[in-house]
Amino acid sequence: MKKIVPAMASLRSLVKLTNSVAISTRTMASHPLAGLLGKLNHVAIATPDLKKSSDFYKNLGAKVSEAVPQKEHGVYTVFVELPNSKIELLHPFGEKSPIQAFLNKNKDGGMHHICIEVRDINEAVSAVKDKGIRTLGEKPKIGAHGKPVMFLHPKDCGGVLIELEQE
Ligand SMILES: C[C@@H](C(=O)O)C(=O)SCCNC(=O)CCNC(=O)[C@H](O)C(C)(C)COP(=O)(O)OP(=O)(O)OC[C@H]1O[C@@H](n2cnc3c(N)ncnc32)[C@H](O)[C@@H]1OP(=O)(O)O
Repeated sequence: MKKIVPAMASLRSLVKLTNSVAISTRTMASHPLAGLLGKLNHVAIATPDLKKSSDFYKNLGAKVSEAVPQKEHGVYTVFVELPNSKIELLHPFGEKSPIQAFLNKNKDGGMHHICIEVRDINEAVSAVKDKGIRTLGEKPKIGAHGKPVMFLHPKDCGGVLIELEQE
């Protein structure tokens, strides 16, 4: 009898664990964007001083790229490499940069967008549109990594500007 009681207790724990795994699997599978979103490619930070921000990460020992003008996007980009992802530093390029209004509101800069990989940009764009999420622009552009990208309106994404990038 002494041996049966702990065995029943662990059986009950196993049943609870199995049920909770089943519930979380069900929740994920029924999520509207399940299967669409891949890895986090980068987190982008807008900065009023690209050199100061680059030096900040260099000083912490990170590998930091040179600044590259992205004329199509109206920004300079610098990539900071992390073991599992990247930080993209953004600074306005040209008169009509899409990040200028953001920097006017956030004088010290701040987190601007997150970039998530998708298998196929056109399929992803049509899937998000079907869910009523507005895209910023009609067609994907070529992004900082030479791959097609599309931005999604922050007002439809819980207040976060999301960039989708094809893997
Ligand atoms: C090189 C490439 C790459 O990585 O491959 C890039 O990164 S290019 C990175 C730069 N390119 C982009 O960001 C392209 C997509 N962005 C855009 O089209 C624009 O920046 C918008 C996101 C539509 C914002 O446009 P704009 O600044 O003219 O409008 P706005 O100031 O009136 O903003 C409208 C509302 O959105 C909010 N809002 C603006 N920017 C936001 C952001 N980054 N995150 C969250 N919310 C944001 C504002 O606070 C405002 O809310 P309230 O009305 O409540 O105040």
